[in-house]
Amino acid sequence: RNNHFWKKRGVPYIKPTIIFGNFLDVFLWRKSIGQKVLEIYKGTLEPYLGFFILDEPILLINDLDLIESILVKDFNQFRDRTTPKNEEFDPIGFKMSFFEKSPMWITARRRLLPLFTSSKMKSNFEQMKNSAKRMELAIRKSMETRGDIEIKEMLNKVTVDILVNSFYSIETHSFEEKGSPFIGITKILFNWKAIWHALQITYLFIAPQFKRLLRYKVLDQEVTEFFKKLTWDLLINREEENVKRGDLIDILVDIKKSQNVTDEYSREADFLSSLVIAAFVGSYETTSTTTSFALFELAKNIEAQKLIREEITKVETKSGNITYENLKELKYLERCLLEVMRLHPILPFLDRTCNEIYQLPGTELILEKGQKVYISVSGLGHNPKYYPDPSKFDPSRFENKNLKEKFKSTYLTFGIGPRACPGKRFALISMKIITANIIKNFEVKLAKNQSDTLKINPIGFLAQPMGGLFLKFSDIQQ
Ligand code: HEM
Repeated sequence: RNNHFWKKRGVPYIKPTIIFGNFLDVFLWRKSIGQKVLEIYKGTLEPYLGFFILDEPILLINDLDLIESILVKDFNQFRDRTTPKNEEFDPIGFKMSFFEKSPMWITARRRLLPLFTSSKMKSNFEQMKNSAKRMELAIRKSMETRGDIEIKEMLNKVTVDILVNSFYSIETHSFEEKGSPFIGITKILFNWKAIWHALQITYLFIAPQFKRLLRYKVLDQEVTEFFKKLTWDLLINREEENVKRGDLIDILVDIKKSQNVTDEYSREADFLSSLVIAAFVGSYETTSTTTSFALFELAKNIEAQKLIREEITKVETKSGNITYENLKELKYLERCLLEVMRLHPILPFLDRTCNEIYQLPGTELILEKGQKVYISVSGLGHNPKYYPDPSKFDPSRFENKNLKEKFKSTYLTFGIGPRACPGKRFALISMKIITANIIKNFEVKLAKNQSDTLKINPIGFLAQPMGGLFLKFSDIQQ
């Protein structure tokens, strides 16, 4: 066993137990990966700390300068995440930029970037507003028949409508349409009731060495087949239409032409499908869950809702309505969202693998090739040294103009550096539009039986609420 790995190197570490190292609770689904990493972070003041997952030594990086070195300055030595690649069992899922390894990762990422330019955001704006409006109508309808509303389900629908329209130019009406295929797919994508799929997605991170034995896949077969067919159908239609819509399908048409992809079942065609899926998977759960966290926190802060409402009224009185240009004037709303994401980062830990021998700056410690490092996003966000009274919802923390300087690498909800989230702006705009429209129209409170602390699902790697989030809405006009 590797038990003495950290001791031999003079690195402070947590003593592992047999077999599972320090991660027994995660293997047994008693704690999520994020919760466990947070617990380890909270138990130390060291700039870095060793621990073990099974037999594998992992280094938790806590010092802000070291974090910055790994994620930004010395990124070239830490390009990849820790998950394995298992193309044999899932040729498309592992091509998505989140799971892809360098050098292919750069290609997968670059192809998505044109989706997030200002002009693209601007052209999506009105449809995003329309989708938010349809959610408002759905809430009104539900209010007639039901007292409390489960908000995550609604946010899934509005997020799907926004992203499918923005990325693929397909108009979906998930609130009105029964049996929408996209909503059907969301139910399988992160379906933790399918135990094998749940196990694979969690163990992919914590036991990459079992990739062949456990036949790791990121995507269920049904999801892959759905998106493969969708990609090819959209491509053929777009080529026949011969129009440009400035979306992901235009990007695919260009790649298809330049690489002469004619075979729907080729590796090149799989890459095109992986882009379509990456746009969906990257945005769907992250945005919908984070917005549900936002409504949950706002439901406990009636005063914050009032301030958001006042801000909206001010902008609407001045300009008639909310536009792409004046959205940035909703500063208090933005602070609320930043604060929610500090409290509840959807990806509560970051992970990287050292791809060549590396001396941790300012220390004697040499990391070998293949060494895995973790960073606790939620630990940093809850550290009272950086965020006094860290459990308090306090949007004023983000009043400072120079936020980057103030928070440095303590605010990692979207990551930092070349591998940070490319969809940050898209996510912020969607969340602002959805939240603004709800708070403008309704006062939101926690439902009677809704606990005021979030219970996080220990399965998977994203922070997902257990058992739904129930809110009570009342019309602001009445
Ligand atoms: C609230 C919403 C979102 C949050 C909090 C979020 C957060 C993150 C985080 C923490 C990472 C990893 C960063 C790192 O390792 O340094 C990431 C990666 C990624 N996100 Fe997001 N994300 C959100 C929405 C989106 C959206 C809307 C898209 C649009 C497609 C997206 C696409 C991606 C992709 C493709 C990656 C992989 C990037 C790479 O490895 O190069 N995300 N996101």
